[in-house]
Amino acid sequence: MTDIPLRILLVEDEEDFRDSCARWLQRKGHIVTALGSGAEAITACEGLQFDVGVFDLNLPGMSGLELLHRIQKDKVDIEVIFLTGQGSIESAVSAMKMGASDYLTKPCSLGDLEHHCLLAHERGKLRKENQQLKEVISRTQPAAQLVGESAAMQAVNKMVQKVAPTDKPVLIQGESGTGKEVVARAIQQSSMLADKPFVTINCAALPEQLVESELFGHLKGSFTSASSDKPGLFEIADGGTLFIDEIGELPPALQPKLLRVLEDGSMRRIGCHKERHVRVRIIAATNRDLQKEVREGRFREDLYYRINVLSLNLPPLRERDGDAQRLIEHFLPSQWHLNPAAHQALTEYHWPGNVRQLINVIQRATILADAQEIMLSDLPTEVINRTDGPLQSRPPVEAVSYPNAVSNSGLNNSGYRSADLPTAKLDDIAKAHVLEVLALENGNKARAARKLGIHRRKLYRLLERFDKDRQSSDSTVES
Ligand SMILES: Nc1ncnc2c1ncn2[C@@H]1O[C@H](COP(=O)(O)OP(=O)(O)OP(=O)(O)O)[C@@H](O)[C@H]1O
Repeated sequence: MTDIPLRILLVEDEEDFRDSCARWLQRKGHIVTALGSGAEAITACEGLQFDVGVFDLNLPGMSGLELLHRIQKDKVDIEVIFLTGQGSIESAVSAMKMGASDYLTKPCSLGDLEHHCLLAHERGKLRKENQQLKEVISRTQPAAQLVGESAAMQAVNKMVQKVAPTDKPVLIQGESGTGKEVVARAIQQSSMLADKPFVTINCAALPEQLVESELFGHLKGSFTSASSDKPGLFEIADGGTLFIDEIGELPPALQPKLLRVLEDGSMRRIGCHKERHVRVRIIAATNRDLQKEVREGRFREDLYYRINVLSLNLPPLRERDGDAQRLIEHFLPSQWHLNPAAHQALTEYHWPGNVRQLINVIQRATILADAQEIMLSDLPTEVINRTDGPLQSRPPVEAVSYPNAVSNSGLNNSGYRSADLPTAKLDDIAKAHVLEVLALENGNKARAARKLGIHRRKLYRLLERFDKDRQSSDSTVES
């Protein structure tokens, strides 16, 4: 007796064979509906649910293939096995191409028949799990929505549509926070690989020694902490797209390895001699001047030409006429208002940290503001100062202190009202400080990290976390 009783639909016009198959499968514990024609099978599928269908290929009237076609059209969820005579292997192969799970040549042993039913059921379960996982992944990966209708963004959108259909590498260049990852997702979502994996790695956010193992994987024991075999992101992205963020930070020792994958798809896991082959579309991004990196010997010239087959320059937000306004409308929660002075400050500001900074300024303001109305005083000092006078008059970053430095305006140097401090979470204050320093350094992460007294990689990780927190809070609000 089987532990897993299957619901089997057996369609066979040879009565003796049908009866002996049905009796055998029932004796094995399965629930069998045995019928003699396709028409009866279609009626049965309307009222009952089956796990596996066993169809004779040569049924009178409606053939087995026609039956498969009908149930596929009616979206019946069933795994189908065909029974075929010796001479009709070709039809069985066409049935497999149409989506049948398996075929058996008659005469077959009854043991084989049950074994194939169980296998088909397992395959069906895996297929469903695969579909569910894809669904989960596509729901957790935000759809790439590029807000902005400026001429600059229209040109970017046009370029996205042009480069998307090819399988060539794309290099996206632009300042930090301009939306390079969103553009990479937009390219992938408009490409033929839209339903294939989209895997990302930020070379700057990982310690150097980890970048290699993340990208190429490793074998157990190949270094101290390699406690098990691990596939790299190239293998995980196989058949899909790999987005390599901050490619300018790729350690020199890894650059030839990336070049090899780009040239012929070959790679090796750390500690493994076996060569593997992958087919992955690369989209890379950088906020560095890669040509300068090449000139100064930090980035291989041959790799630069390989990844720069198609390139796309993302303009800074200050060069996108009217987009700051659109982004503010997009990211300001519904029911919230901006008072005119705050609105003016936000639309006049030059956004050195680009869209990321704009989003964070709005988020920070909604934490600080009362009654769903953002006032000028809810904005960071640099945004306020932009409306008052030259940027150079902003206070030096070192003057930012927490928690009680209160100025005449009732704001401390960080722009928080002292009365708000008990309600502002420590994380939010830290986030506001990090973003403020980054903005004051015009988005230059190396300088901002130095000012903050943290390693540059730590800053990258913090910025990624801020983005993730925001995306998860956005999806919570939407759901
Ligand atoms: N045009 C846009 N429309 C909507 N959201 C955007 C747009 N551009 C950027 N964003 C959002 O701004 C944030 C920063 O974008 P993203 O991470 O793509 O920038 P980046 O250029 O890759 O930054 P970095 O160089 O620091 O990695 C993300 O939360 C992203 O969703």
